[in-house]
Amino acid sequence: MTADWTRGIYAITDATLLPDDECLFAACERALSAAPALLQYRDKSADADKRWRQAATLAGYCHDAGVPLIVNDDIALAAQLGARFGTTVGLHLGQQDGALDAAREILGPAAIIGATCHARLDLAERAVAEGASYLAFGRFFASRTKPEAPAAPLTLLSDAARFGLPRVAIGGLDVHTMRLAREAGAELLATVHAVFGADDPAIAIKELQASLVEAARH
Ligand SMILES: Cc1ncc(COP(=O)(O)OP(=O)(O)O)c(N)n1
Ligand SMILES: Cc1nc(C(=O)O)sc1CCOP(=O)(O)O
Ligand SMILES: [Mg+2]
Repeated sequence: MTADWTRGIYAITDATLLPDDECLFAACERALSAAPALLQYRDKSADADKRWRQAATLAGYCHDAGVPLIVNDDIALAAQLGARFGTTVGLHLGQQDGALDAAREILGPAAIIGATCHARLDLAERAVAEGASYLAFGRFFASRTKPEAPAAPLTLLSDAARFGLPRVAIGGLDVHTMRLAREAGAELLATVHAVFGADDPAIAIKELQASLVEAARH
């Protein structure tokens, strides 16, 4: 496992940007070489075979790289992979994706389980009570990946400090906006397009990491 998964770049895959195994695996190998804090496998398709094959391969890569792999939406897939890869594999749940406390029961106390809280502190409070490991807020900026996600103000991030869990900012983060989200309090900066829309995800992550170092200087 990575030295500290609770701060840094949180890279999220996208099946449109990475449409087949070859693209997905090559892009994730590059991304992992730049040591993101977390990698999320996000595939909204109903193709269970594909999802298993791709997520299992990425879990192997993540295990070797010491970076947790977070499975989006799918408790059963996370549980199957967790049986093989242990705490390398975690889960991200949105508000429509099943009960967080049930997922915690299934995956155990050491698993990383994240929760989407949109712009709502009440959802964050409930996620904490149900055993979340991190709280995700957003969308903070215009997103190419999910333009319809509800908007959130950056001031929410300082309000969410009270929960004492890592705060994830998501939605339209790039080398410029990420810095603003970091300065507003987010420990984890989640992005699809700024990493997997780039020619080289490793270079993109290094540039994003440099912008966070720059933010820390101010
Ligand atoms: C880190 C992170 N934050 C938020 C989301 C969004 O989750 P959700 O609202 O369930 O939407 P989908 O991603 O499932 O479309 C996320 N995946 N990751
Ligand atoms: C998957 C997702 N969830 C969001 C939320 O606000 O909950 S925004 C988003 C997409 C993030 O992609 P990009 O970095 O390309 O904007
Ligand atoms: Mg979801």
